[in-house]
Amino acid sequence: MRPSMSLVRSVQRVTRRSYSSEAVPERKVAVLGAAGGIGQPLSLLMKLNPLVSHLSLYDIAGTPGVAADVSHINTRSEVKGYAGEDQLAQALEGADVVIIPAGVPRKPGMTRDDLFNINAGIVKGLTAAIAKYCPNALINMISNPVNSTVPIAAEVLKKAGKYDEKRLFGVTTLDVVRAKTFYAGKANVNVAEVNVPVVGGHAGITILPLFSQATPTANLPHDVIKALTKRTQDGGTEVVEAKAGKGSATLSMAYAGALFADACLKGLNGVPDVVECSFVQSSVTELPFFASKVRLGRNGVEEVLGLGNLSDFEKEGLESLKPELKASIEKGIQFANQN
Ligand SMILES: NC(=O)C1=CN([C@@H]2O[C@H](COP(=O)(O)OP(=O)(O)OC[C@H]3O[C@@H](n4cnc5c(N)ncnc54)[C@H](O)[C@@H]3O)[C@@H](O)[C@H]2O)C=CC1
Ligand SMILES: O=C([O-])CC(=O)C(=O)O
Repeated sequence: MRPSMSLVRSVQRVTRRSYSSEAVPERKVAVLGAAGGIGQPLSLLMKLNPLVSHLSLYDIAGTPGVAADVSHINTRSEVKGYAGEDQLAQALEGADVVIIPAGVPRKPGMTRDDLFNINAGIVKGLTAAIAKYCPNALINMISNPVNSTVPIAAEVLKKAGKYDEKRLFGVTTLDVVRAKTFYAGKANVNVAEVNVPVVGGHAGITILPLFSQATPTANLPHDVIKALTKRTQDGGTEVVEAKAGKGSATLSMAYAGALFADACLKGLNGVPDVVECSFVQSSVTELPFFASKVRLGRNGVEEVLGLGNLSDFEKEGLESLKPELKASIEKGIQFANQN
């Protein structure tokens, strides 16, 4: 779980010297929603990633400008912009990884589930196109509510006869990024060395950081752990409120999305021991989807890792989150099968 350092090092290497493209395979990454608040900085970060050879930027509008801008950066990948549904096929063809930050963000007072009505349809349409044009791609689902959009994507892929549970990921990396930052602040340790698994889902109490497994260990008192847990669970809302109607986390999400996509690319390229938390099809609990540590490899998910030892507080948190997560998963499945 230390891709942040390796991504930073990769980017530093690229800015220091020109990149030798013989060293790594060709990889096409498509960003769907690339002209948006997350999409733009995410496209920038993927352009800085030396593992990417082709960067495909798709949105309903605005992508030619974003693509022209990003394409001037002197790094490995060739950038193409695609705008509008009639260019979606070209945007997707041959993609190894498809990152989806397409959809509306929250405003103050809204829950992630309040985005369901609009985003469910967007995700459904985009996943149907993935099933058609790049069924082998690893899908990195960012669009909220992740607890429902991932099950929607799974159902759409199943209907198309293209579902491979190893290739579908809900991106929960921002929860891990936040847990690491907040923990380092309280534990007074070097943030670059911190690891904290975050399990469950990606909304409110379904986000369950496992501070009992945090390293370096710090023996923080229970009230501090409780406060850290709450802050991690409410991290998205903290940003939504601070932005006061201008959307939700975009920059930290772009960073987290770039980390997760980098981990997927490393896995595809055969780098060993790439482990990240993600919301995937799972048998770790009785729920069909669950976020936990996942080992990434040449086919996507190599292994869904278990939860490890939980504190009593975390055990309680796990039981409390299950009904909400179950309902969100079922809502997604029902939507995909009714519409
Ligand atoms: N998983 C996570 O941790 C996080 C998820 N999010 C979610 O990411 C999503 C995007 O957030 P922002 O970038 O801030 O929103 P935004 O509104 O700034 O950008 C969304 C983009 O999606 C595009 N879009 C809409 N329909 C589309 C379609 N059918 N095909 C392609 N593109 C389409 C829009 O044109 C827009 O450019 C939201 O649902 C938000 O809740 C945000 C932060 C963290
Ligand atoms: O809170 C939101 O709506 C966006 C999000 O998922 C996050 O920042 O974790």
